[in-house]
This record gives sequence, C-alpha cells and structure tokens, in this order.
Amino acid sequence: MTLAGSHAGLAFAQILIDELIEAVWLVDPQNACLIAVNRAALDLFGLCREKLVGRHVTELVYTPEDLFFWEDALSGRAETLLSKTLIRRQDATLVEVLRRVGRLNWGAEGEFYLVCFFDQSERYAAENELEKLVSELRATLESSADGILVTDLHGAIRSFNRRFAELWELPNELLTERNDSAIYDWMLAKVKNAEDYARRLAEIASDPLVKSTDMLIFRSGRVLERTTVPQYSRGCPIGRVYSFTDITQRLKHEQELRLAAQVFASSLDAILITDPELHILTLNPAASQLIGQDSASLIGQRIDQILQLWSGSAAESEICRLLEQTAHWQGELNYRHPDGRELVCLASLVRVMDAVGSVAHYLVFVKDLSEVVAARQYIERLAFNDSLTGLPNRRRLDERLEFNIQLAQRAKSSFAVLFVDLDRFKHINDSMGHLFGDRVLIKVAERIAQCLRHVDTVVRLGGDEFVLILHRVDTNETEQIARRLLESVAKPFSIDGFEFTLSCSIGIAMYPEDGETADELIKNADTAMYYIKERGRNGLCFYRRQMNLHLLERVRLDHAMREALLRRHFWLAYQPQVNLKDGRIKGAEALLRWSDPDLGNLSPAHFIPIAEESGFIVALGDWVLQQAITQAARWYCEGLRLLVSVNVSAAQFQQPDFSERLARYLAEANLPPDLLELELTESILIQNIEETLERLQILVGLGVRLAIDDFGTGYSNLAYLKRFPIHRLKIDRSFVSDIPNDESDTVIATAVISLAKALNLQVIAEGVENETQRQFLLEAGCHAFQGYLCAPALRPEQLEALIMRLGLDEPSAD
Ligand SMILES: Nc1nc2c(ncn2[C@@H]2O[C@@H]3COP(=O)(O)O[C@H]4[C@@H](O)[C@H](n5cnc6c(=O)[nH]c(N)nc65)O[C@@H]4COP(=O)(O)O[C@H]3[C@H]2O)c(=O)[nH]1
Repeated sequence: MTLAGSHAGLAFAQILIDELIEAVWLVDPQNACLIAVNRAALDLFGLCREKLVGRHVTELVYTPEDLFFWEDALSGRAETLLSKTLIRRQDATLVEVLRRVGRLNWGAEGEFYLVCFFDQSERYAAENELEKLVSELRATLESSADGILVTDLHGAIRSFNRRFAELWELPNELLTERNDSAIYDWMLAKVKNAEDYARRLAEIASDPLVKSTDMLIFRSGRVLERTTVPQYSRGCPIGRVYSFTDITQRLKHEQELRLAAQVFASSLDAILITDPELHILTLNPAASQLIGQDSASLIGQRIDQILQLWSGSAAESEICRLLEQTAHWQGELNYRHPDGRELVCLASLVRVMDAVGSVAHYLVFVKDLSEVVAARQYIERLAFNDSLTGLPNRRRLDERLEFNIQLAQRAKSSFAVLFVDLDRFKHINDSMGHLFGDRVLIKVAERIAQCLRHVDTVVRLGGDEFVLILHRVDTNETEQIARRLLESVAKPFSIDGFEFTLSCSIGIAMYPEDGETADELIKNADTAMYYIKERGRNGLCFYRRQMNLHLLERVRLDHAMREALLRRHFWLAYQPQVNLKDGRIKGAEALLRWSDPDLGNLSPAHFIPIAEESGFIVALGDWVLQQAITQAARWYCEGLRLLVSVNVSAAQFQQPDFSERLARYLAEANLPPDLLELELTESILIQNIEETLERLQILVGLGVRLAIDDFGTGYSNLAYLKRFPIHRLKIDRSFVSDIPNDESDTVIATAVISLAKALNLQVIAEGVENETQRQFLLEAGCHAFQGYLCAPALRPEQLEALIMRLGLDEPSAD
C-alpha cells in the first residue's frame, strides 16, 4: 500500500512536511505522481497545491538525471538520489537546488518517495560571486606592474604573481614545483648584499605587524623597491604581502634629473626656461648674475624684452623661421649690464615640444663671451704685434704693404720700404744678456718711431730687424728720413749706467721701381741692407738690380769653395809678426788663400763670411788648422821655432770635438803646442761665458797659446777677460790705420796696450803700414806688429827668406 491509500496517514504527513523549511514532495511509488507537497515546495515551484499534487513527477523535473532516475525508480532499479539539479519554476526561471530522493516505508501507512529540495540559488550565487571575486583578484594580481609575493605568518609562500617571477627571474622549475626554500635561496643568491638581505627579512618575519620599504640591489645592477605590509583577516594578521617594484630606471632618471638640476644650478652659462610666449618661468643663478637682476624680478618677464634677441643681424622673423625649421637658433647679442658693462653674449634658443606637438617651452642659453672676445682681441694683438716693442709684426707688414701698394697704384705715387738691421747687435745680446738686449731693442724701436711720420709704418720682423714703410715718398725724401734714422740710432744709449753706441744698416727698395709685390719689396730692401753690411755697415743703400745677382753669386761661390777644397785650390800664406823692439820676426799668422783656375785669386774677406754663413767654415777651418800645424812642424824640424797663429771661427771653436782634433793634429805632426796660437774673436769668447771658459782651459791645458783677434771691436767684459786664460791681445787694424791722426783710434790703441800690460798679456797690432804707426806703437809699449810695413802674407819659402834676413825672435824669448 502506498501513502496515497491512507487518508489519515496522508493528512499526518501533510502536517509534518508543512513544518519543514525545505521544499518536499511525497511521491507515490506506484505511479510516480505527487501525493503531497509542502508549503515550501509551493513557494519554490511557484505553483498552487492543486497544480502540483497529482502531477506525474517527470512533468516537474527538468534534468535528464531526474528523468532517468524516476524511470529507474519506477522499475525498481533505483531508490535514492542526491545531487545538485535544476528545477523550473512556474515563471520559467531555473533554480539551482540540492535534491534528495529517498524511498520511505511508513509502516502501515505504506511507502512513498520523499523528495526534498534545498534551494541553493543564494548559496551558489554567493559562491559564484566569490569565485568571480577571486578570479578578479587573481587578474588584478597578475596585471600589477609590481611583483607580489604573499606568504603566511611563517613565511610559507601562498602565492606570487607572474611579475614577481619575472623580476626575480625565477626559473621554470621553481614556477611549476612549489618549493619555498628553493625560491628563497634563489632570491638570496640574486641580491648583492645577501647578508643584509637575510637579516632584514628575519627582522620583518619577527614582527607580523611591521610595514616596511627597503631597497634591494641585485648583483646584476637591477634595483627593486620592496614594500611589505601585513595581511589581515578579520582584524588579525594572517600573513604578509610583499610587493616589488623595479626602480632601476626610476633611480637612473632621478639621478639624471638631479644631475640636470645640478647642471642647471651650477652652470656658468645663463639658462632660462620660458613658456611658449617667452615669459620667463625659471632661471639659474648664472642667468640672474649675467642679467644683473634677481630671479624673482625676472620671472614672468618676457625674455626678448630683457635680452635684445632680435637685435643686430638677427631679425625676429628669421629667428622664428629657424626655430620652426630646426627647433634651434644661435646668435651673438650685445647686452648692457646694469653696472654699465657692454657684454657680448652668445645666445641659443631651443624649442621644446609637448606630447601633443605644441610648443611647451623655450630654453634659452646665454654665454658671456666678453672674456673670449677680449682674449681673441688680445691674441689678434699678439698675432699682429710684436710683444716686445708693441710694434706691428710681420703679419701686419704684409697687410700694410698690400694697402700701400693699392694706394700707390690708385694715386700713381711711390713709397719706400726700408730694411733696418742693427750692426753687431749680437755682441750686445751675447755680452749683456738677452734681457738687456731686449731693452736696447725697445729703445731702438722708440727712436725709429720718432723719426717717422704718423702715416708711416714701422714693423719689427724679429731679432734686430725692422722694416719701415714710408708713405708717398720719393728717393730724396727717403734718403733724408733714412739719414735721420742712422743719426738717431747712432746717438749714445745709456741703460743701467752702461753707455754704448750702436749703428745700423739700412737697405731701401722703392715702389714700384724695385718691386711691385710686398715680397719683392722686402726681399730687395733686405738685399740692399746686406750689401751695406758687407761694405762696413752703418749706412744706407738703395737697392740695385745687380745686388740680386750678387746674392746668386754667393750661392755659386759657396759651391765653388767646396770644390776648391777637394781640388786643392786653397793654400796658406804666412804674414810675419815682428818684435817691435828689435825688428826680428817672432811669428807668423796663417792666412787662407784661394787661387782658383777659373775665378782667379779670391780674398778671404770675401769668401770667409760666405763659408761662415753656410757652415762650410768648419771643414775649411779644420783644413787650415791641419795645414798650419804641419807647416809649423816642418819649420820646427828644420830648426825654426816659429809661432804660427791660426784664425779660428766661432762655428769651428764650438765643435764639440775641436780640442780633441787639435790635440790629434799636434800629436800627429809632433809639434810642440806652444808654437801654435789660436786667434779667437771677441764675439766667440763672450758667448756662453762659463762653457767658453771651460773650452779655453782645455785648450790651454793642451799647451797652445790663445790670442783675442780684432780686440776692441766687440763688447769685451773686462771681468771675464781677466778670467780667460789668454796670452795675447791683437789690436784691430781699424784702430791702427788712422794712428796717430784719429784721436779716438789712438786712444783706443793706447788703452788696449795699457789693458794688456795691466793683465800681463802680450799685445800685437795688426795692419801697420808705416813707420809713424810703428813708432807710436813702440812708444805706447806694444810688443809686436804685423802689417805691410814689414811684409804682406807670404809663401812659406818667402817667409823663410825674410827670417833669414831679419832674424828670428823665438817665442820663448817673450
Ligand atoms: N790693409 C792692410 N791689411 C793688412 C795689412 N797687413 C795684413 N793685412 C790683412 O789683414 C788681414 C788680417 O787678418 P785678419 O784680421 O785675421 O782677417 C782675416 C781673417 O778674419 C779672415 N781669414 C783669413 N784666413 C783665415 C782662416 O784661415 N780662417 C779664418 N777663420 N779666417 C781667415 O779673413 C780676413 C782677411 O784676410 P786677408 O784678406 O788675408 O787679410 C789679412 C791680411 O792680409 C796691412 O798692413 N794693411
């Protein structure tokens, strides 16, 4: 029997199930029709009791599972069912329920199926909501730009996001197999200072409530910022969330920004930033210093009203065009500083665009060029002016000459170029030092300038050379000015109590006759100057065309000399040196002779200066030394103890191996060294005094005698003279020739003789041509003479014959 068959049972069951919270059906197991439903079931299905009771269960169930079950239940193959399912309400909505079917045997009342429905829709909705929330959270976690690690209070990892794995470069195996200690080890190995890292982590772990932010520096250089906060649940900490941000780039940018700010603040150039309308937004200290106003008063002002950006050559439209095209403009501007200074500035304008392509700012850089301009002007002055005398220099000369040429061409006029060179200036430099020489040059430059008109130009070429341009002059006027110049330079100088006189040689070239270009004019004036130098100096000379031929001749002569030495066209003549007291011959000066089959007999006065200029004198002088020693040795062997004097040039004397060679020649010839005298000029001796003294001592150590040739023509310093191991002074021919008529020559000759006496030196006069001179020198106490009065330079055999006639005064007799 089923429950449906027992009315009393059914009524009781109805009362029972009505009290239940869940929806309940009682189903007749015979026909699977509903025999009773409770109130909750009416609510759940949205049907009235009449619409439910009596219905076949399969009309009310919805899912295949239910349909199959009831099919099986009716055929006795199934009795219970418990699962989630769906029911359809009257309004066609589906409701998720947990449905339980059980077959109940109610004793005498019969059997029935009890079908209970628990409405799960709310729970499921909550679960769904939760699931959604979780997945949203997960997505949020994953989409975070920071790496996130969540742990429990003991550090066990609960989760981390992909970014965390990326930042820490976790290998795949650590992603798949969760191994907390391996992950922590990995992290430890990544950081640079593992010890600090571990200590800090332990500190954090020890306090579940701590919040902290730290910086982690990786071995790779990457820098992470780690922030950790406790994770709470219902107000209690249950774990910890770590978030990691890669701040490598940010730090770099911050550093760059700091640097930029530092550059901005400390830049020596003025930097101003404006808005698109050129209103100043900010400026650095250098800008306020350059402009001369404090930054507060400048901010807000238009930059172009403060700096004359559009002044000068730069028109506003042009600057705007350039800014438009290249985003940059640069130009010079003048700025009058409030303190009155006129500044020359280099300004640069740079346009800065914003993200959408509009002008955001202008950067204005201003550099004060005043010092640079002053330096440039100074360099120009240096470049175009001689630093010693302040006169224009060679570079300016070319410019002035070109200018004069153009003027003269236009006006069909002439002008003069004078090449002025001081005579024997080297002696002053060598004897008094370069500083003294410089002061002399300044004084000379002043004197030259005083002789000129303001339209003329004087240029110092260097050393003691000056070039003058005389504007619009003819030869007469030029000569007058040149003579004035000679006179002016010849006036005595007095520097630091030292009184001396100078002379100069002036070569003159006239435009256009003597040259049409600047180079030609200078070259020809120079040639004329050389010409006058060679002819005794202290004078002026106009250029003549033949002079250049003369220069060419010098080159040819130098070549011919070299050939002549090879072909044995040189020989030595010996001029006797006579004892003034007894007229006997006491020595001879070896003088070079050149008898050339093509050129004839050439004078050493002509070719020696050329050899000195070209340096050939070293080889030539060496040959002379060897020849003279050989000859003296020959005479010595023949029983003639004759002192032979040899002229030694500066270049020869300065050869490092001069004394060694000399010693070798003496030894090879077997000549007693005291039969050789070296004649050195004053100019040789006054160069590098200490070094010269050393060399002289070596020579004296060899046993040879030393004489100063042309004594009186240089600037001998008596103090040094005393120190030099000299045996003899030779009075220059120029002081002898006018004795006794020229008073100053006479005085000088007498003074030299007295000086020699005082220093206990021998003294010989050269160029003695007459008896008066001889007598004068004898009376003055001179020891010896040489000159045409006795004989010119002779061939050795002629000298021997003369000695036979006059007798020999052996050197030891001095
Ligand atoms: N007016 C006049 N002149 C006289 C008289 N007695 C001698 N002379 C000349 O005066 C010059 C004296 O030689 P110096 O002053 O050393 O002047 C020499 C010397 O500076 C140089 N010289 C000659 N031979 C040599 C040499 O072998 N080596 C070097 N380095 N220079 C030499 O050439 C210069 C000229 O030599 P020279 O033409 O031989 O001219 C010689 C000689 O011939 C005289 O009574 N009156």
